[in-house]
Amino acid sequence: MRVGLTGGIGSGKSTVAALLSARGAKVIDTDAISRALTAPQGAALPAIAAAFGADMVDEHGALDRARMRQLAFGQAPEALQAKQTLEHILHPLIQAETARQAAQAEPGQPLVFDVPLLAESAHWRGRVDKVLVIDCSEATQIRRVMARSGWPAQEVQRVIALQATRAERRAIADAVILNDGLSLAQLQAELDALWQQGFFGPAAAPGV
Ligand SMILES: CC(C)(COP(=O)(O)OP(=O)(O)OC[C@H]1O[C@@H](n2cnc3c(N)ncnc32)[C@H](O)[C@@H]1O)[C@@H](O)C(=O)NCCC(=O)NCCS
Ligand SMILES: Nc1ncnc2c1ncn2[C@@H]1O[C@H](COP(=O)(O)OP(=O)(O)OP(=O)(O)O)[C@@H](O)[C@H]1O
Repeated sequence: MRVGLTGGIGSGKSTVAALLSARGAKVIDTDAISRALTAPQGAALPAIAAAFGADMVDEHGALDRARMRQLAFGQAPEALQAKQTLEHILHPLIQAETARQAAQAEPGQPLVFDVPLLAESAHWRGRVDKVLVIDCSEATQIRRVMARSGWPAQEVQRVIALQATRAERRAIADAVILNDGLSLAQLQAELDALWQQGFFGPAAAPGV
């Protein structure tokens, strides 16, 4: 079973992914792959330097993420073009590495693809059997990302505006978890229920 896990920025996808990994799923994290591709000497760096200039590469040979965020998620007229250029470089590389990691799953192991832009991408929707959406209010998204990453509220709001809407995500969902005001134990309980229903594949035998 191939499950796509998605949600807006700060919705709690990575938190859910970690709980599913602990449960035994093979989780493939496209944000982590993207970060590896843009880490020092990452495979995407030559194309990024060619497209955006050497200034976009920091002194360690990695993508200058804060600078790229200001450009691609910013308000300048060239922002949309920059975001598209970056995506055209990264998305094929992310897709190839995702396929490589998926091939390493154990037979019968539930596969979970953590993809922030699943609702935006026909490519990804065509590669999963089911979609689990992690949903929460925009106020919660903003509060979480400010606390986790130290971004100003306006930056989080701009990313939210660039992403699919909550309604668009819910429209492609086979299951939705409303991760608003849930304790981690309650979130875990919601996932346990889905797991037992066989959402991620045949449910575990009793007692396992
Ligand atoms: C712009 C970049 C450098 C900013 O890096 P930074 O470390 O500050 O943020 P991070 O990568 O942790 O992203 C934070 C969140 O932003 C959102 N986000 C990332 N990329 C995009 C995008 N292309 N469109 C809309 N939202 C995005 C996601 O919710 C993500 O979880 C980085 O996000 C990036 O390289 N994005 C392009 C790659 C991409 O599309 N990744 C999505 C996974 S398929
Ligand atoms: N139910 C919850 N209770 C408490 N904290 C939570 C809960 N869900 C998520 N968080 C916290 O909110 C922050 C955002 O969650 P997480 O990183 O999982 O979101 P994400 O959807 O992966 O975000 P992004 O798209 O930015 O990568 C994290 O600091 C996480 O610990």
